[in-house]
Amino acid sequence: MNNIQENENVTVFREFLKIRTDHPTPDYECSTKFLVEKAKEYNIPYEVYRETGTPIVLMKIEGLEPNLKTVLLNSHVDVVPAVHDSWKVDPFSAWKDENGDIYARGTQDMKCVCMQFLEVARRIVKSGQKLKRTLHLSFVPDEEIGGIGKGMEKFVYTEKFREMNIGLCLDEGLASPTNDFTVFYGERAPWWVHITAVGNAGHGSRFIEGTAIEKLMRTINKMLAFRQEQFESLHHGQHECGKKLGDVTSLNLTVLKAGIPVDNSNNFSYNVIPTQAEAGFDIRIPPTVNLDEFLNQIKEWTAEEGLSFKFASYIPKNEMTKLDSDNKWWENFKESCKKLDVNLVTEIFPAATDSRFIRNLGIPAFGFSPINNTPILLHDHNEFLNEKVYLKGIEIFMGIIPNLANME
Ligand SMILES: CSCC[C@H](NC(C)=O)C(=O)O
Ligand SMILES: [Zn+2]
Ligand SMILES: [Zn+2]
Repeated sequence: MNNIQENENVTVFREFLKIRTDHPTPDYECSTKFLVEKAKEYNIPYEVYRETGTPIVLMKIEGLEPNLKTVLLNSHVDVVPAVHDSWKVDPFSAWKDENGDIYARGTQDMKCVCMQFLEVARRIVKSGQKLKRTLHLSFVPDEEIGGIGKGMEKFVYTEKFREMNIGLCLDEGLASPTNDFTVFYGERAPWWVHITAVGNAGHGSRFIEGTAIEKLMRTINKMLAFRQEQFESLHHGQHECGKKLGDVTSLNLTVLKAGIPVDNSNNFSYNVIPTQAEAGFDIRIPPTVNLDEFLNQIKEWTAEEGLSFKFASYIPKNEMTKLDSDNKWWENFKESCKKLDVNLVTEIFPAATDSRFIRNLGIPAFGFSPINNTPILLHDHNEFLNEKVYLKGIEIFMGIIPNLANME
C-alpha cells in the first residue's frame, strides 16, 4: 500500500531499504551516494572516508566544547542476503501493508537505526541548538561479514577514529517482543573453531584402529557433552535466576568434512577409510568467562586425541560496558529512558556486532534499537518493522541522544 500522505521520515527509510546493500555484493557506492545527498540536504557536515578500502560515511555535529569526549552513533549499512522465494514480497521493495508494517531486508537489522540516527542529526542541526559535546555518526560497511577486513575492525585502528575522541558509542540492539526495550552492554565472543584429525587408513571391511573419524568423533562427543551442560544451565536458569542466551556458552557443530570423493557428483569411496576428517564449531562465549581458560579447554579437548585446530573467527578479549553508578553515560541514558517511559531490560547480546571492537578499546557502548512489541526477525524471512514503531524510535532517540551529548 502506498499512502500518499506518508510521513516523510518513513519515505526516506523506505528509500534506504531499497538500496541493494545485501551480501555478497553490497552496493556501497549507492548507499554512500544516498547518505551524502541527505547530509547535503540536511546541512550536516560529512566526509567519505575510504582509507580502509570501502567507503565509510562520517557525519559530525561539532559541540560547544569540542575537546570533551564525544558521542558516536554507529550503524552498519550492509544487510544479509534474502532468499526471495521465502518472502511474501520482494525483500528490496520496502512494501508496506495496511497496518503500516514495512517488509524489507534490513528493516530491523539495522537500516532503521541508520535512518533514525540521520533524522536525529537533521533535527539537531535544523533546530540550531548547540550541544556541549561533539556528535559523530558513522555508517560502516561489512558488519554482516564480521566487520573484518574493510569494516569496523580496521576503522577503529585508524588515526581518523582516534581523532574522533569517542567517549560513548551507540550501536544496534535487537527488537523486543514485549512492551520493554532491550539494551545490550556486552556480547558473546564469536569463536569459530576448525578441528582437523589425521589417522590410519585402510580397507573399509577391516577393523582399523586410530582412524581420523574415530578420533574426531570422540572429541566432538566431549564438546557436545559440554554443549548439553550449557543448554541445561540455560533452561534450569530460566526458572531459577533468569539466565538468558547471552549468559551461557553456546557451541554448535556447523561443519563436518570427511570421505574420499570418487567424482564431482557426491559419490564417495565407501570402502576407503579416510586419513583426514574435519569439524567446525560456532562457539559463543559470554564476557564473564575467562577466555584463556576456555582456550585451554579447547586445547585439552583436541590434544587428548592428537588433533589440531585453527580459528576461523577469534577474539582474544571481550570487554563489557559496566552498568554501575560510576558509568555516567549509563546513568544519563537510564534517566532519559525513565523520562520517556521506556522500560529497559539489560542483556548480553547473544551474537556479535561492531560494538565488540569499540568495547575492546575500553570505550563504553550500548546496543540499543528502539523497537518494542515486535518479533525478533533479524536475518529471518519477512523481516518487518511497523512505521509507527519506527517513528516512535526517532522520538526515543531524540529523548536520549541530545542528553548524552550535553552530559557534563
Ligand atoms: C564472527 S562475526 C559474525 C557476525 C554475526 N553477527 C550477527 C549479528 O549475526 C554473528 O554473530 O554471527
Ligand atoms: Zn546488524
Ligand atoms: Zn545482522
